[in-house]
Amino acid sequence: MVPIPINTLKSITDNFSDTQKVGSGGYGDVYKVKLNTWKEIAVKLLNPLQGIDDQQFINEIHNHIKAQHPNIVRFIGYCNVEEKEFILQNGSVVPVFGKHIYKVLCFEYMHGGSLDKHLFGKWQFRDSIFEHFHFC
Ligand SMILES: Nc1ncnc2c1ncn2[C@@H]1O[C@H](COP(=O)(O)OP(=O)(O)OP(=O)(O)O)[C@@H](O)[C@H]1O
Repeated sequence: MVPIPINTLKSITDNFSDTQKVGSGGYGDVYKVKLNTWKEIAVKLLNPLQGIDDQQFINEIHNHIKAQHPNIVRFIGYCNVEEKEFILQNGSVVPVFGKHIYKVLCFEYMHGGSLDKHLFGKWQFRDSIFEHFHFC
């Protein structure tokens, strides 16, 4: 599987803009993108503060590639790059200490919200039934 260039991902997410953000999980933020080839995709940018190393990221990619099934959200691609940061100083561009790590996973976009919201709704319904019986 060929990695997706970071410039492509920055361009389609408008530089990971908040206006395209549709959710946040334990490992990072998810952005919704409309494409020509795929109708819509979900771009998951992992938070570097989670400290996911390259080996863990590669394992995650392998697991997604292996888990191809009609009932599992389709994995489309990934990106794993480190970019040095630059600033403008006295008219010249100079590198600064530090780098930006982009670990990104792309999936087909699923409508209908997350499964846990559906399950949570059902559990609330079940609990309310138990409450009802308790008071009868
Ligand atoms: N493929 C997708 N299609 C549509 N929305 C998605 C998709 N993937 C994630 N999302 C949205 O982004 C939110 C965060 O997803 P994410 O996978 O990052 O976190 P999670 O489901 O809590 O799992 P974890 O934190 O373990 O990674 C989801 O609740 C959902 O609203």
